[in-house]
Amino acid sequence: MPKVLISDKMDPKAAEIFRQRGVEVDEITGRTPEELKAIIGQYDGLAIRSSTKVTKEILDAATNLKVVGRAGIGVDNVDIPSASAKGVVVMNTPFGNSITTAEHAIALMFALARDLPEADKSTQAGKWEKNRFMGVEVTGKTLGLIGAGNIGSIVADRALGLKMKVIAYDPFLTPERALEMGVEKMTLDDLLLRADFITLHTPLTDQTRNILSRENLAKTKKGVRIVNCARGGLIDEAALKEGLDSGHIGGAALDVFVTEPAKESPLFGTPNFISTPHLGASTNEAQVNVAIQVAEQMADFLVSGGVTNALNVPSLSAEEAPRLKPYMALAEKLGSLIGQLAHGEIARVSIHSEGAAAELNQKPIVSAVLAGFLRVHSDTVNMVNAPFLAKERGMEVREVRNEKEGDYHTLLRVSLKTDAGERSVAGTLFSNAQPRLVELFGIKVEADLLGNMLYVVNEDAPGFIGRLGTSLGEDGVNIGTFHLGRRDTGGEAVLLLSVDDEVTPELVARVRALPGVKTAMALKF
Ligand SMILES: NC(=O)c1ccc[n+]([C@@H]2O[C@H](COP(=O)([O-])OP(=O)(O)OC[C@H]3O[C@@H](n4cnc5c(N)ncnc54)[C@H](O)[C@@H]3O)[C@@H](O)[C@H]2O)c1
Ligand SMILES: O=C(O)[C@H](O)COP(=O)(O)O
Repeated sequence: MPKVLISDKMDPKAAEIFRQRGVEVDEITGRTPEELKAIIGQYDGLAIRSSTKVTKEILDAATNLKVVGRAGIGVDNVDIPSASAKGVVVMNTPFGNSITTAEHAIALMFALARDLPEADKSTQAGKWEKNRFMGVEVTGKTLGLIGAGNIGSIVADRALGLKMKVIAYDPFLTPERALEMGVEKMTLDDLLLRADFITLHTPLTDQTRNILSRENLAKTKKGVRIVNCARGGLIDEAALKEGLDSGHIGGAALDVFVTEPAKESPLFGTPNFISTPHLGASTNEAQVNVAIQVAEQMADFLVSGGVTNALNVPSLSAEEAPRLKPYMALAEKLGSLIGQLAHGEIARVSIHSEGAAAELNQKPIVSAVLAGFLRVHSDTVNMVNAPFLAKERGMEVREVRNEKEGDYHTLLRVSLKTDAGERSVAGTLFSNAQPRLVELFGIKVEADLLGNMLYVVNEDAPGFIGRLGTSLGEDGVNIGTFHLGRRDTGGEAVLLLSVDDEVTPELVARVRALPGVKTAMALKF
């Protein structure tokens, strides 16, 4: 039974779903990295929010870990490259808390417009300072969105309902989408110049870090009010403080900070500054949504291999998984076969799908070919890290589909281009389930790629098979299956034998020494 650790506070629905789906679950929150390192080795899955930092050290200690599930959106607390390198799937729940976070941004915008926290403090202190608090209307004002994805677009929708004008800076926002959203797309400089309110809704990346830098803050309209419910690090906090002190910035509301938990900050106590402790996603509704979603996704993956909302591996629905499974097995075997037989500098791997195979989601098939191919040289390769490793090694990966059936109703062909030329192997599924090799380097040969095998290329001549059989018999080798193919009469022939025990280098050397043998190799599947 797979075992999952929930290491951050999560709605009880998550644990309930894991148990219903046959996944054992422990909830151990608030642990130090050292404490987490000590226990993580027992778990197949780790369910987190933003508090647990999934670092390389944690991943190194997580010897059984297969999946990290983030109940929420931001995954900047997960070292995704290290997870990918270790073959751990990282998934999030991209929509469950979007409305809630957008509402928090709007709430903070209103809080800034009417100085609500100060007015509340003053009133509860018995001061009744009616003349001190003079706010601004949002109606007719310009809201500048930096980032117009899920949350940004919900904020835009709500702001338009409040009769604001919405302008947006997002390099990935198409003009059609901007039109559909009812926002005006523009450059960052133009947005800074025009916005009365600015709200940030981008992830923290190398491009967005300090997007509101000292220089950019200086370009804003005097009196601008700024909201950040996205990620700390998008705003230069020291420059923001100076802008608030000088009065150039009319107000700022931060839900997120460069360092969290933000127990102290030069911004605390600054007039017109409001803060909340990373509460963007904290509503009952959002927490139930993300807890259910993360548990369903992780259980799907651990129980049936379905992949949803993964950031480092192609998606594969729980319904698709059973149909794709035999193809992935075939793809892995073909990748492994060509990998074991390869020699020379590898330039390109091509994966051709024909007939029924071409109608399927190709990404998992490609990943399986690469995993089979690269596993020849490393035990730690799997479907998750194989595409990254292939890229790292400068391998070109090509994907070709042809929905027309050829000799077989479904076929996968894997071709490998090296400095020695290009060669391919092809396979099909018998009864839509059993992987079978049908072609090896242009020679038709039908074989089950299973266990220990011996590959022999020889001159097609009478008596050879008998000689080989006798020699193997003398060595005490028991043949399981025997598959034969030849290019043309009297030309090159190929033999693939499955044998009961491991094919030793000594045995390979003895086979190579037989008259007529051009090459012999041990293969393993
Ligand atoms: N405060 C919270 O509790 C809370 C809750 C949920 C999400 N978040 C954070 O909010 C952010 C946005 O979430 P989302 O779901 O809308 O993400 P999203 O991926 O749907 O949208 C992000 C948008 O940012 C845009 N973008 C990327 N680089 C950009 C750049 N250099 N300049 C301008 N735009 C850029 C993208 O094109 C995309 O449209 C994330 O960082 C997420 O972690 C915070
Ligand atoms: O990215 C997110 O989903 C938010 O930052 C929410 O974080 P939390 O789950 O820690 O509240």
